[in-house]
Amino acid sequence: MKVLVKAPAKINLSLDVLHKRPDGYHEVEMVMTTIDLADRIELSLLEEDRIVIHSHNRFVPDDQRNLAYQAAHLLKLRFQVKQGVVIGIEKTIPVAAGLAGGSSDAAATLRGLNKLWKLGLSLDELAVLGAEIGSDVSFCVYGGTALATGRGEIIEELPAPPTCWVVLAKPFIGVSTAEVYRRLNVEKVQHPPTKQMISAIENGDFNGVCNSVGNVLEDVTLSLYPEVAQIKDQMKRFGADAVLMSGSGPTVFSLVAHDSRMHRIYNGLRGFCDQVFAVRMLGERHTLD
Ligand SMILES: C[C@@](CO)(OP(=O)(O)O)[C@H](O)COP(=O)(O)OP(=O)(O)OC[C@H]1O[C@@H](n2ccc(N)nc2=O)[C@H](O)[C@@H]1O
Ligand SMILES: Nc1ncnc2c1ncn2[C@@H]1O[C@H](COP(=O)(O)OP(=O)(O)O)[C@@H](O)[C@H]1O
Repeated sequence: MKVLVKAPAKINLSLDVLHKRPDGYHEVEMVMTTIDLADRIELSLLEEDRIVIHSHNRFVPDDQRNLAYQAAHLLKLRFQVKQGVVIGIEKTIPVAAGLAGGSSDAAATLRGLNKLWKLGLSLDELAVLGAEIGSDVSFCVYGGTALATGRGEIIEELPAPPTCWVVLAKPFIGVSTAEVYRRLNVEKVQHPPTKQMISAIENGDFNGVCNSVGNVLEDVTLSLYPEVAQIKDQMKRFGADAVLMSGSGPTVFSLVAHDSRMHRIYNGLRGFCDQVFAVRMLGERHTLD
């Protein structure tokens, strides 16, 4: 038996850090949404009690370091599953890019194995398990649009943002999330207007969304990698309505209302960047079918 699951990337429309916690993590306030750029996860039942990872991407580990492996391992331990699984990962989301590719693969594996191994868990239960794997996994279990607080694992659903294009450009570098958080000076951050972002989304106000984007991790990554600032400048020059780095970077995204400007930005950035995508936001949450 086989189960196919889509694992979409996320962008952070806003990302604020409130303080560093005693456990070493940072208390965050993030507005996140899933986009139509996805890995495909194929889960095949294995009678042997093993977890096998297949991926053709050389940046994706094929052992217990893989977040999808960790998702399967966690379910096996917690629910005494004796069957095994082959996890095929067809990677489209750039790795270490601020788009939560690994977290989304883990979340999709949780949703898919819930079906394959007939565990009968709810999305809420899967999201709680996801938090044990990584801070972004709970959001990825639900998908859609949400305010994420705590270290990222407390999820409040929001409506879909107003329709627009999301043009993403990733420079030829990968960024370590841990290093970016480590270098952040929490005392000096310029907090983005999170409440204003939420109201704009609730009111379907595209200009309001564009005026409320902000990411306190941006300056840290920009100071390490000046090419990220160059991409931001180019996107602005080509007429983006809003431009922001996603997560810890280095991927930069722009929000664009008009098709012609989307084409201009997409074509202008191609050749200059490692990868460029023009996609839509998904808006809706995942369902368990
Ligand atoms: C920055 C964000 C924004 O969505 O995304 P990415 O850039 O990774 O996509 C997330 O906060 C990343 O979440 P995730 O990548 O799941 O983080 P984890 O694996 O839990 O943690 C990696 C490391 O980041 C730091 N970390 C993470 C989350 C948090 N709230 N505070 C932290 O200080 C910790 O040093 C931790 O060891
Ligand atoms: N399934 C996976 N896909 C991508 N990366 C993975 C996966 N499992 C583990 N990793 C590791 O997680 C790290 C962060 O990857 P990723 O989730 O793509 O980035 P980000 O945290 O920036 O969103 C990578 O360096 C990679 O080695």
